[in-house]
Amino acid sequence: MQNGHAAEKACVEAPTPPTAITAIDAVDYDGQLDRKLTKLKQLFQEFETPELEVFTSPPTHYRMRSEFAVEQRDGPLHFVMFERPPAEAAEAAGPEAGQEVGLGQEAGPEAGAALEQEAGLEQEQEAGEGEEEPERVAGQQAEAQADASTSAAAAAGAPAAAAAVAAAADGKQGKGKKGKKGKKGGGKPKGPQRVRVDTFPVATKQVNELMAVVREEADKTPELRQRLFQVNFHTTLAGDAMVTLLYHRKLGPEWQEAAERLRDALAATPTAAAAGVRPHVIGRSRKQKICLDADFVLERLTVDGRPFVQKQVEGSFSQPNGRVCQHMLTWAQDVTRPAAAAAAVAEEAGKEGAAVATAGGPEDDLLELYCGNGNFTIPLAANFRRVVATEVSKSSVEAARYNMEANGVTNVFLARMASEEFAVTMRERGTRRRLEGLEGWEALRLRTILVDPPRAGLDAFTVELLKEFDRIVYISCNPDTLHANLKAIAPSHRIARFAAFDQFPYTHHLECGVYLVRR
Ligand SMILES: C[S@@+](CC[C@H](N)C(=O)[O-])C[C@H]1O[C@@H](n2cnc3c(N)ncnc32)[C@H](O)[C@@H]1O
Repeated sequence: MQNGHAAEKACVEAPTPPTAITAIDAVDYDGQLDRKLTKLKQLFQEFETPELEVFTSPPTHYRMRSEFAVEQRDGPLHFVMFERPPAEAAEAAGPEAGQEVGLGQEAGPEAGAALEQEAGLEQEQEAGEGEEEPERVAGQQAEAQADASTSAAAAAGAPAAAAAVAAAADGKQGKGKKGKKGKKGGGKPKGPQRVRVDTFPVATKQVNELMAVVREEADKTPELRQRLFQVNFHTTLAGDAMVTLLYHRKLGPEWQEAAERLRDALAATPTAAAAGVRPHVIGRSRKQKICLDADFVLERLTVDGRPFVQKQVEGSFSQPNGRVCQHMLTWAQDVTRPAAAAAAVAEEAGKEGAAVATAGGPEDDLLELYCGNGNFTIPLAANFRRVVATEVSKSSVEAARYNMEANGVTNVFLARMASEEFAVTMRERGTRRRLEGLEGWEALRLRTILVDPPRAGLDAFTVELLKEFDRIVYISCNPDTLHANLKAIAPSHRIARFAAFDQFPYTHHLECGVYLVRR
């Protein structure tokens, strides 16, 4: 199933020695994926796994969103990224990583979130934040953390912020300053290097079109350029796009006028013009956010031939590789399809001593934890009688509600709740204010669970909850934490389907999907 297109030539002028971004032109897509798959199979060899299903990415222009620091001295403005020197990237990524290309700053599943965290500035309070129930303990902490990492409110930050993303790509909560400390220590890693990026083959063609216009317009418009330190681009397969400009100064009406003119120029770029959209422009500085019209884009995803609309909010989580995301959704929809569930159950029943999973299809309710903007919830809802979905980030929950309505999905109960809290409540068959309106536990037929946690994987409460389900769909962007969680689940459940989705080509990251049924 792997495709092997030659990677397109990157046009990157790097003031530093060749780094990961330039290496993409030499890289062989199939080779990098094969190495990751080999590692994955080795890691999971202790489990009895079926044949791995592999879903490839386009070899270039696959990433829907990208963030760049801005370098401006006396001459023209440039976009820059911060990259680990190849040797450091290799060290951080493990023994075989020298063969991998470490597109550190764009790579990690939560790269954008890490960048915002690293910005380390005050988070704007989301409205309604004070209405917490007193009994929420573990949940509250997780909720605060998730909002901190996904809220676009962490606007103003140090230009070194992007350095943290390289660390995040290696699964570390790195801070830019640590790199400096390392330098002083002598013999320690130099830390990420600054690389000028004029075009970025990792990002969509539309991001590249928008980058050129932002640079050109900012160069000739002091109002746009003054103290601009970062630009974030968010595009969609549908052609809708959003550009966020981050400043170290207060923004006023003059900025707004200049930004409107920038919008006109962005609307004239080929992809936006073909789609008939006027990209959204957002200006941010400390405690300030100016939206010219909206702070979201509307994506259109096709899942098993069916189109879905998806609101993706600035700064909130959305899957970075739109085409691979469509594969993930189609796969998840397939494994939870009533017939597929029934087949897996029947196969299991043929095994001596195996318990039969009893339900499926319209008799089955789905519990989904970490539902984000409803990415999986909406296409999967048709496979179930009812879906109970939870997510901790307020902006994602709001987007999920919008997405349910926009797609005519009416069988989902959605609660803003941390998974830890939901796990404890469900195991106790307890109640919470945020679960008001949910039919009683005894009326629900929750036999299938889908989880898509952040890189850290599942907490102990949630792992215990998973074991109560006949069928488990585990989507993971971190094979290591997936592996650790599966060790606890494998005694009671076997892996019926196993998939790898190459969301993050040329990095050591790999998205996985595992479908388990009770033994
Ligand atoms: C990898 S994303 C997946 C989101 C969604 N399933 C999708 O496909 O877009 C993980 C999600 O978990 C949420 N999250 C993080 N920690 C959480 C927690 N403790 N409880 C519930 N949700 C959490 C994040 O806000 C984020 O939306």
